[in-house]
Formats: sequence, structure tokens, C-alpha cells
Amino acid sequence: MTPAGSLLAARDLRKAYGRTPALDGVDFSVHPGEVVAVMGPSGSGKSTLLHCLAGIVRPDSGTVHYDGHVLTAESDARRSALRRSDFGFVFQFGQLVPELTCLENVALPLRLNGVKRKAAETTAREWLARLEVDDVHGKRPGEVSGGQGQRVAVARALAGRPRVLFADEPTGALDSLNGERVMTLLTDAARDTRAAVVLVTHEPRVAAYADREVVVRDGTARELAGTA
Ligand SMILES: Nc1ncnc2c1ncn2[C@@H]1O[C@H](COP(=O)(O)OP(=O)(O)OP(=O)(O)O)[C@@H](O)[C@H]1O
Repeated sequence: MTPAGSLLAARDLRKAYGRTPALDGVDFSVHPGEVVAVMGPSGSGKSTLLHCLAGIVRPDSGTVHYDGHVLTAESDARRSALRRSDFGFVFQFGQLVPELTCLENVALPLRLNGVKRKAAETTAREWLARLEVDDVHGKRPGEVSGGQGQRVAVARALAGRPRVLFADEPTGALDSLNGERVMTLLTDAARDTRAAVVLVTHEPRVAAYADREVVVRDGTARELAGTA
């Protein structure tokens, strides 16, 4: 069972790395179009939770439901396919392919999902414009600034119209002005497309863009009062 209306929900997730417990009975859910911030101190289990929710890491016990699938019961191949078709990812660093232009980077996930080159590049151009970086089409990631590169990464994550966007410290490498702009563009675009967003951050000013905040501490999660 998943909470009514939720798109992605986890129940009683537990995960240890050897003798180090990372998750110790975590419940979590997110609705379509909702942005949920996952906060907590360093080492509290935020990234592990994100990786379990996205089907990258298999928890030791507990379940993850996604849109009628029990993600935790699916094969590795099926979880990879779902990740490619339904999920988008934005990380702090190094996610663009250095040999490709920014336009090709944004078009890449669409191409991998079978979209023809021309259509993929048209969509990629629209997303680069939406993220206010339409001047970097022909440049490679090494030739653009950190803020521009992060906007390209957000464009790439959203261009495939993911139903869930996973963002792990998406502004961690940016100055505060760039960070705020990226968060505004990211959350506006996600809300427009009704994507659910799982946003891992340790910065309250980034979490402020979320509809709800969940705090992970010592492997357990609780709702931050007043944000639900
Ligand atoms: N691959 C791994 N192998 C061993 N231990 C790990 C691994 N990944 C995480 N851990 C441990 O699990 C716990 C939770 O780590 P996790 O990365 O989920 O925390 P976090 O809240 O995301 O931390 P940070 O904010 O520093 O990124 C920590 O004690 C960490 O050392």
C-alpha cells in the first residue's frame, strides 16, 4: 500500500553498509508535482535514501512503490529501464559528457529513449532556452561556467519529461545567486510538468524551494513540522 495519491513511496527502508547502518526504518512519499526536500547532517543517510528510491541501491529490507510497480521487487534490468524512461537526475558535479556539446548532452537521454536526432535537438534547444543558457549550444561542458553547466544538467534531466526528478545537492558547487536561479528554474519547470522532485540538500535556503521538508537523522526520517 502507498499513501493515497503518491507517485513514489517507501516503507520501512533499512540499509547497512557492512556494520554501518545508513537507513534504519525510513518511510517516505512524494506526489506528482510536489517538491520534497530531504535534509539532515552529513552521513545521516540522505544520499542512500535517494539511491534506494531511484532503484540504484537495493535496500536490505522495506519496499519502494513507484506508480503501481514494487520497485524493490523488480529485476536490475527492469529498474534500469524504468530509470531511463521515467526518472531524471541532477547531481552536484560532473554529470555532463565532456566530449559532447551542451546541445548533444541535453539531447542524449532523448536519443537513448529512441527519439530521432532532429526532434531530440529541437526539444533540447527549448530546454536550454528555458534554463536561460541558449548561448551555449555548441560549447562543450569544459568551455562553460559552473552555473551554465549546472543549468545544462538541469535541462538534460528535465528534457526527457521525467515523472520523478532526483536532485542531490544540485546547487552545492554554485555561488548563492546562481544557486537561487537554478533552484527557481528547476522547481518551476518541475511543477509545470507535474514531475515529483526528491531534493537532497543540507542547505535550508535550498530546502526553502520545496513544498515539504523531511529530516533524516541517524537513519530515520521525520517530517519537519509546518511544511506539510
Ligand atoms: N558505498 C558505501 N560504502 C560504505 N558506507 C557507505 C557507503 N555509502 C554510504 N555509506 C555510509 O552510510 C552512511 C550514510 O551515508 P549517506 O551518503 O547516505 O549520507 P548523506 O546524508 O548523504 O551524507 P552527505 O551529506 O555527507 O553526503 C554514512 O555513515 C556513510 O559513511
